[in-house]
Amino acid sequence: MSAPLPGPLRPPQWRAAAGVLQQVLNEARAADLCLQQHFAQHRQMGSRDRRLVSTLVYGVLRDAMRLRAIAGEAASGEAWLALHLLAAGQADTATLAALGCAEAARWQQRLQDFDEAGLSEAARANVPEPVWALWCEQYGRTQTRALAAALNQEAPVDLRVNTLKASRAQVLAALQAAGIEAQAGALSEDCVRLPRRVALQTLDCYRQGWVEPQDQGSQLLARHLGAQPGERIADYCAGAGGKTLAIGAAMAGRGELWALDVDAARLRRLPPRAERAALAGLQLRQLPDAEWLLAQAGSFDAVLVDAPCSGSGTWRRNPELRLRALDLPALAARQLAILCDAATLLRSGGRLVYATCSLLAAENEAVIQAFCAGHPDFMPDPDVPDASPAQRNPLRLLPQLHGCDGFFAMRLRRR
Ligand SMILES: C[S@@+](CC[C@H](N)C(=O)[O-])C[C@H]1O[C@@H](n2cnc3c(N)ncnc32)[C@H](O)[C@@H]1O
Repeated sequence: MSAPLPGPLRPPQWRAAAGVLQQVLNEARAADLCLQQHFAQHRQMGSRDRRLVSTLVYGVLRDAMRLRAIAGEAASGEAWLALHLLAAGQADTATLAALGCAEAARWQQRLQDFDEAGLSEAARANVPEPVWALWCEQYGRTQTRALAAALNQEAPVDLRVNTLKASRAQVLAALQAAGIEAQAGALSEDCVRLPRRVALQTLDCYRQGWVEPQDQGSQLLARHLGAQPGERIADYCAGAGGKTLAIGAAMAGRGELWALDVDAARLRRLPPRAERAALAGLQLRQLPDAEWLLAQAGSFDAVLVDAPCSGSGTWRRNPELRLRALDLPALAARQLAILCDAATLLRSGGRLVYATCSLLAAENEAVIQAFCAGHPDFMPDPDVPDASPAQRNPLRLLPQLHGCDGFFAMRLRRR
C-alpha cells in the first residue's frame, strides 16, 4: 500500500510532512493546498524533497482508516506519520527518534498491541464504514472492493487540450519534443495523459494556454452538456472554472457563457485562466442574486450544475475527503435546492446537466428523482448519443472501470 520513499528521510522533511498532516487531519484542510502552501513558503526545498514530503503525506492518507483506528481520534500529524513509517517498515524507533519524533517508542508499542484482525474490511480498504455499506448495496461487494482499490491509487496527470489554441496532435508533438512521455486519453478526444508528474508551469504548451490540467472524467462531464457555438450557457457551480473553460472551448468562443458561484474567491481565479486560454467574453456572477436569476429566467440554452458533494469519486486526488464527516441528507437537500434554482434559467427545450463527483446514489440518482418528481416539465434528454460506455445518460464514470475520477452526470431536457 505504501510507495517506496524517493530518498533518505531527514529531520526537515519529517517536520514538513508531520506539519502538513497536522493541518490536513486536525484542521480539516485540503492536502494538495497545504503542500502547495508549504512549498511556496519553503522555496529552498528541491524537487526530490518535495516529492518525498508529498509521498509521505499521501502514503498516510491512503492508509488513513487503519491508521486512525491504531492512533485514536485525537492523535497528532506526527503520530500518524510515525505509525505509517513503522507499519510500512520504512523506519524503526531509533530512526524516528533521530528524526525528532519524541514518542517513537509509544507508537511502536501501540502498533504492537493493535489487533489487526479486528479491523473491518472497510477500514482495511480505507473506506468509511457507512460509505462501504452503501457501496456494497449499490455496486455489490466485488465491485466495491475494486472501487476502493482504485481510489487508493495515485491518479495520473490528465491534461485537456484547449481546442481554442491547439489540437491534440500539436500538444502530443510539443510534449514529445520536450522529452515528456505522453499519450492520448482513451475516452476524451481532448485528453492527453502523462504517466509521470511534471511541473506544469515549466511546460511551454501550458504557459501558452494549449493545455489545462483536468481529469479525463471531468472533461467528459463538461462535454455531456453538448455545448454548441452560439449558445447561451451557464455554468451554475463554476468554482474556479475548470469546466467553464472546457465548455467555452466546445463553444469555440462563440455565444454567451456565464460562470456563476457563491464563492467569490473561487470565481476570481477564473479570469486569468480564461485569458491564458484565449476564451473571450466570459461573464461572471456571484450568487445568490435573486434579482438576476429572476431577470434571466427561461433564457438559457443549457445549464451545468456541478454540485457541491462528498467528492467520493475523487479520493485518488483528494484522499483526505474520506476522513470528513458525511451528512448525506443535508448534502442531498442542498443539491436539490441548487438544482431547482438553476433549472429556472432554462428555456423550453433547453438542457440541464446535474453532475457530481460523488459515487453515492443519495447524491445522484436520488436527487434527480426528487427533482423530476417536483418538475414534470423536465425529462431525461432523449438526444444524448449512446456512443460509448462513457457517454451514456446518465454518465457514470468509475475509477476501476474507466481509469478516471468517479463522476455522475444526468442530462435533462425542459419540455
Ligand atoms: C464541485 S465544485 C465545482 C467545481 C467546478 N465546476 C470546476 O470544474 O472546477 C462545487 C461548487 O459549487 C459552489 N456552490 C455551493 N453552493 C452553491 C450555490 N447555492 N449556488 C451556486 N454555487 C454553489 C461551490 O462554491 C463550489 O465552487
